[in-house]
Amino acid sequence: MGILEKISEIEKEISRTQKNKATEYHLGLLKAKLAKYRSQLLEPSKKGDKGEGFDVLKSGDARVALIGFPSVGKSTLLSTLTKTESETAAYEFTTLTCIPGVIDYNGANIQLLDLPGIIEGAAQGKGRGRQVIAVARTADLVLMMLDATKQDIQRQLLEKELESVGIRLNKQKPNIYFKIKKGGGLSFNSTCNLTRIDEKLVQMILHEYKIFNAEVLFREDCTADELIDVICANRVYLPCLYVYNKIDQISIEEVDRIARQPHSVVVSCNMKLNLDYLLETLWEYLALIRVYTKKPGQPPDFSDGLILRRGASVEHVCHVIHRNLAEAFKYALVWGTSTKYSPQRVGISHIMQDEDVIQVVKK
Ligand SMILES: Nc1nc2c(ncn2[C@@H]2O[C@H](COP(=O)(O)OP(=O)(O)OP(=O)(O)O)[C@@H](O)[C@H]2O)c(=O)[nH]1
Ligand SMILES: [K+]
Ligand SMILES: [Mg+2]
Repeated sequence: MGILEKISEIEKEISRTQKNKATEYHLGLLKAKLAKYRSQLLEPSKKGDKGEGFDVLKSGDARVALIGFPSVGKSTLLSTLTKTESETAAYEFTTLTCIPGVIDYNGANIQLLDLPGIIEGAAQGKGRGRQVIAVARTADLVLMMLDATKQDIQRQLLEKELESVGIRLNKQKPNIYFKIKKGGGLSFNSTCNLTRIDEKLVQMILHEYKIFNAEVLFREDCTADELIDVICANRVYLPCLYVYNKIDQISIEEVDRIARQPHSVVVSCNMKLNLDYLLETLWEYLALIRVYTKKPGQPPDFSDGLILRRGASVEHVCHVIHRNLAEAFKYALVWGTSTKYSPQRVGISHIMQDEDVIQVVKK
């Protein structure tokens, strides 16, 4: 039996197994097996798998991948938001490679990648699915573009494809400490009440991966699936924005309903509707901030902000300004929302916020 057949056998068995206390261990094992075969499938095997036209260099402050079924309007969006033209047409699979464009927003260069449409079975190599998914894994954000005139099922299908290759959307990494040891058996602990897994199931799952010596510490009430994610270690956790395009074709009530869904933005690329809001939300989801620098006795330089990630400290700012600045750092003066007073004298670990102004004082 080939791997694909094994996977489909297990999927069938999982779907026909009732979920209850008695089948819990059996299901846990099946899921571990499934994850194992899927990762075998993903191993870079055959040559040419990477695919010509997909190895686009990462550039700019962040990378956004456009994922969606054929003809939902991905290329129309790229051509509208960036200076790059990507061919658009009414027929499916117009785009066959990865087309990069640059969105200039708040002084940041955001790399937007237009990609071929993906279809059900993409994860197993249908169409250019594998190459598209490989690019998605390298992104800071997935823009999942959907056709607002079509059913919700399209979104579930795409999510399933990404899920099956270890991409987790809008999810935090499970808070489980896991370390493989040379000996000593399994050391199992938890800092909270576990309602969805127990020591026996943890042990069974680990055995499936031929792991007999390990330290496992649950810091939250995780599921078997989440434990498997931690064991597999090749999962990527990405924010995802669902962009519903072609709202010019649906009723206002329907637009309203979709717009209220979590992580969703409604647009019309052809009619240029709501694209400003899309960019605002994109910025929010990328968690980028701007920090302006200021020299003593001079006004801040608002023309050229530094682009950083949310949570960046004064130390990060120093590294962006100059390679040796952190070493020479004495203190900094900061104006903005991150401080109580403006200016306020802060140390190197102070956390910056969007649109703060900073003046670094050297030793
Ligand atoms: N009604 C309507 N049609 C749109 C809108 N945006 C794009 N389209 C149309 O949708 C069709 C497909 O657009 P593309 O941009 O080529 O779609 P794609 O997702 O890049 O398609 P592939 O590259 O084939 O996967 C074209 O005929 C577009 O004119 C929109 O906002 N409203
Ligand atoms: K198309
Ligand atoms: Mg296209």
